[in-house]
Amino acid sequence: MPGMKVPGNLFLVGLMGAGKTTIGRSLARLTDKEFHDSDHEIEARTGVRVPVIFDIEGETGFRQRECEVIRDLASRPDIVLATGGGAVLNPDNRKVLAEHGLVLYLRASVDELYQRTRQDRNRPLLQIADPRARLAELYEQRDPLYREIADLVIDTSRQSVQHLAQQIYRDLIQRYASR
Ligand SMILES: Nc1ncnc2c1ncn2[C@@H]1O[C@H](COP(=O)(O)OP(=O)(O)O)[C@@H](O)[C@H]1O
Ligand SMILES: O=C(O)C1=C[C@@H](OP(=O)(O)O)[C@@H](O)[C@H](O)C1
Ligand SMILES: [Mg+2]
Repeated sequence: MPGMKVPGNLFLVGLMGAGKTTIGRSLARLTDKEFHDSDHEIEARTGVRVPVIFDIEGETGFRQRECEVIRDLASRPDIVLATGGGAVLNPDNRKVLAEHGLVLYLRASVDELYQRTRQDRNRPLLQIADPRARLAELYEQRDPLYREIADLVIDTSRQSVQHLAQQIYRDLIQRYASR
């Protein structure tokens, strides 16, 4: 459908390793929207990486910064926002996201999330003896919260980032073309 534009904001939620950051960037290109990532914005504002914030201010300090950043970014008109996996823990964040755009939940199995995050040292919550068990706990706790605000649930299992971004783009175009 040439000339079609997906209106409004697209918010990506899901666990660490779901693909929010990478798929978000591709989706922004496809939809011709500005891309933002709440973790990148927190890093830009503080001048340090996420693990340093966890070290100095704890998870509580990080969550406060995350809440401010999400409120600021979600109020923009035409963006793709990749949120951090824990953003949905805060009810205010859930409300802001649900009210200011279309929420896409990228879902994957605990095993896939583990495989996709195991080499990365930038996720402080997984720098522990048994990250897979932690991911399983977080899945139990958060899957209902992602679903609570999701307009679309996208299964990312066994599909490439490029394929997923294009599939989501086509679904969104369909969704708006048929209204
Ligand atoms: N569908 C996928 N298939 C294979 N690898 C993926 C997929 N989605 C993401 N990845 C990889 O997993 C890692 C984590 O992705 P990322 O976008 O940072 O996730 P998130 O922002 O949700 O934590 C990256 O190396 C990314 O390339
Ligand atoms: O799930 C979480 O609580 C977190 C997810 C991370 O983002 P990604 O989901 O992009 O990895 C980052 O915000 C921080 O390490 C905490
Ligand atoms: Mg990310």
